[in-house]
Amino acid sequence: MAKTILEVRDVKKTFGGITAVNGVSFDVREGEILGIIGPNGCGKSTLFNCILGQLQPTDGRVVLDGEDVTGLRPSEMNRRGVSRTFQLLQVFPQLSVRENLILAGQEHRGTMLSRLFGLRDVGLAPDADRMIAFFRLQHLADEKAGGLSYGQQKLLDAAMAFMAGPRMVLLDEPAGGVNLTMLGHLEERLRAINAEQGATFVVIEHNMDFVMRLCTRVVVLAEGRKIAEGTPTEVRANPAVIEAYLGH
Ligand SMILES: Nc1ncnc2c1ncn2[C@@H]1O[C@H](COP(=O)(O)OP(=O)(O)OP(=O)(O)O)[C@@H](O)[C@H]1O
Repeated sequence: MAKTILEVRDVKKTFGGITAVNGVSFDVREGEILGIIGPNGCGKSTLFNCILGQLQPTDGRVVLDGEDVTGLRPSEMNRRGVSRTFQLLQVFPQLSVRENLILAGQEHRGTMLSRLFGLRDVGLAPDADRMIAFFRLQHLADEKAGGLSYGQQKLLDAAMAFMAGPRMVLLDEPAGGVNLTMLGHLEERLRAINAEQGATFVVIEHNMDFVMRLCTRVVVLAEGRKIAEGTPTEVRANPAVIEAYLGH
């Protein structure tokens, strides 16, 4: 069995009286594409935020390569090779596709210089061009991101998360609002980056077909708890999963 990269142990997050994540545990293994699904409001985004340091878990631990990284800041997680996308696009509409990628590369390096002095190439243009070629965005490289279709912006957003050559990327609803053609393209590119570079993904997604096709393993949450875990086929047939979805 592949090596475990990330261990999420009994993670809990409360907001006042609301328990958004209630003691969730799972492992992420090297090279896998793990899906996290569940009905609206079941705690998926909160869980990502607790893993990547946007939020401090109320309880529990996050362990990366055997090291306790619970509550480390996002920039520290980036430095350790863990990156993410957000549900809402993070692209800068006034910057070109290439400039957005360069800026993302600077952010991943955690250079305060980029924040103080704005966009500098700092040798990242070749990396940006490699990413542009990989995601087949060459014809759009010098276009302002704001002029791209929503699907193209989602693709750029995903490409930005890969600028640091991370070992693990957490994708928050990559397929949301993307049309079928772009979705096929995104899926094919994610598969390729997983196969060619051994990148590990954790994907939160509402589009069940997309998850079932792309993911090798799926964790199902409902009301802040893990209710199932297994291959797409196992999860689809699990009565607790069917109940959680039909009950909403
Ligand atoms: N900052 C916050 N303050 C208070 N409650 C919050 C906060 N963030 C999330 N919640 C609550 O925690 C629960 C889980 O929310 P979360 O966004 O993690 O779910 P989700 O599964 O990602 O939802 P969706 O599928 O709609 O994106 C919800 O009841 C939500 O209202």
